[in-house]
This record gives sequence, structure tokens and C-alpha cells, in this order.
Amino acid sequence: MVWIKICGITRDQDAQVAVESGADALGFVFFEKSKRYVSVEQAAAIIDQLPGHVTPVGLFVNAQTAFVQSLLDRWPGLLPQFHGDESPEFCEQFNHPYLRAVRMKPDVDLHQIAKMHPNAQALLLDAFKPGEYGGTGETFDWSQIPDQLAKPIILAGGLNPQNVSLALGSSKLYGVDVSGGVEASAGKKDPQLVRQFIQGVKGD
Ligand SMILES: O=C(O)c1ccccc1N[C@@H]1O[C@H](COP(=O)(O)O)[C@@H](O)[C@H]1O
Repeated sequence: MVWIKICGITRDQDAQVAVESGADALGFVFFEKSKRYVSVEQAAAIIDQLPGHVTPVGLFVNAQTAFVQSLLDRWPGLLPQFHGDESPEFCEQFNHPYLRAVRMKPDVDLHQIAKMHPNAQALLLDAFKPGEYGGTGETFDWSQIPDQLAKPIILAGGLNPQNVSLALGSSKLYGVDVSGGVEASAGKKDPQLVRQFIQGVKGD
């Protein structure tokens, strides 16, 4: 089964649709410059109600150590997703599994990145767009995805209900991650698109 993460959750009703449709993880963007930003208390109202089999993912962009640690203390099951310019040392200091986002420049060396992030549960591959950290709705050249890597691969970047089957057919993936491709407007999910996306992955 392919692991499915629906990211950029800001509303309880969107979380509920994603969970009922079979999402494995929900992402909360703790990056104030994002149009999908949620405060800790907004996220808490949703995270504290999640069923145990659904992983809350905290998306960080160059956050302070103390902030990340405070959220891990509050939710030991939180999976951080480091989506900025964090060094391997920064990501590793928490002694906690995390997702290392990689923005896919043409010359990126995924094998080297995998080696430098031993506690990474997976590498999450996203499109590179100068001046932006992610959530751009853009895809990248999936032929850049290696057949073999020391870490599982989660594909992100411009996925939607129309292209996700193609993505799954073209590479060996542990999981998929979507945000903009299932939105009605920034930070607000379209329930129909969320259902279609998850059905497309599960082949229902
Ligand atoms: O969603 C954001 O605003 C965001 C901001 C900064 C870094 C990452 C962000 N989102 C993540 O980007 C990927 C791809 O998103 P999309 O499907 O192309 O919209 C995904 O992991 C988002 O959670």
C-alpha cells in the first residue's frame, strides 16, 4: 500500500474527509509565510482528535530548535517534515524520525542526502522553484527519481487526482503527498478532490 499524506490542513472538516477517505498522514504547516499556515493551537484542535493510526506531520521551514522540540514534547507521535535549508545536524539533533524534503534541482545527489540523514524516515521529493520553499503546485521531472535509494521516497509537488496514477506508475514510491492539488482555495480542501486523490492512489 502506498502511504498517503494530505498536507496543508487548516480546518477540522478537511481533516475528517481525509481521514474517512483513508489518508495515512495529515500535514500542518508551521511556517508563518505560508498561505496554509496554522498556529499551534489551531493545529491542536485537529491533532488531538485524530485517530491513532493517522500520523500528524509538522511542516517546518528553518524553524528554531526550541519550537520544534516543544511540539515533539507535546505530540511524541508528530513526524517533523523539514522543508527549508535545515542542515543534517539540525534535523538529526532531535533523535526522532523525520521527513527530509528535497527540492529537486537538476544536479541533486539523493544518495548523498540519504546518507547524511540517518534518522530520516523518508526523503520527500518536491519541485524546485527559485525563491519558494514548497507548496508551489508544480511537478518536477520524475525520471530524476532513482530506482534504488537507501531511504524510502515520498513524491510531492504538483500532484492531483489526474496525475497521481501516472506518478505511481513511473517510479517506485513509498508514499505520495499533496496539498494544492486537492484545494478549493488556499488552505481549504475540496472534499471531492481529496476523495478522488485517495481513491486514485488506492485504485478504488
Ligand atoms: O504548502 C505550503 O505552503 C508550503 C510552504 C513551504 C514549504 C512547503 C509547503 N508545502 C509542501 O510542498 C509540497 C508540495 O505541495 P503541492 O502539492 O505542490 O501544493 C507538499 O509537501 C506540501 O506540503
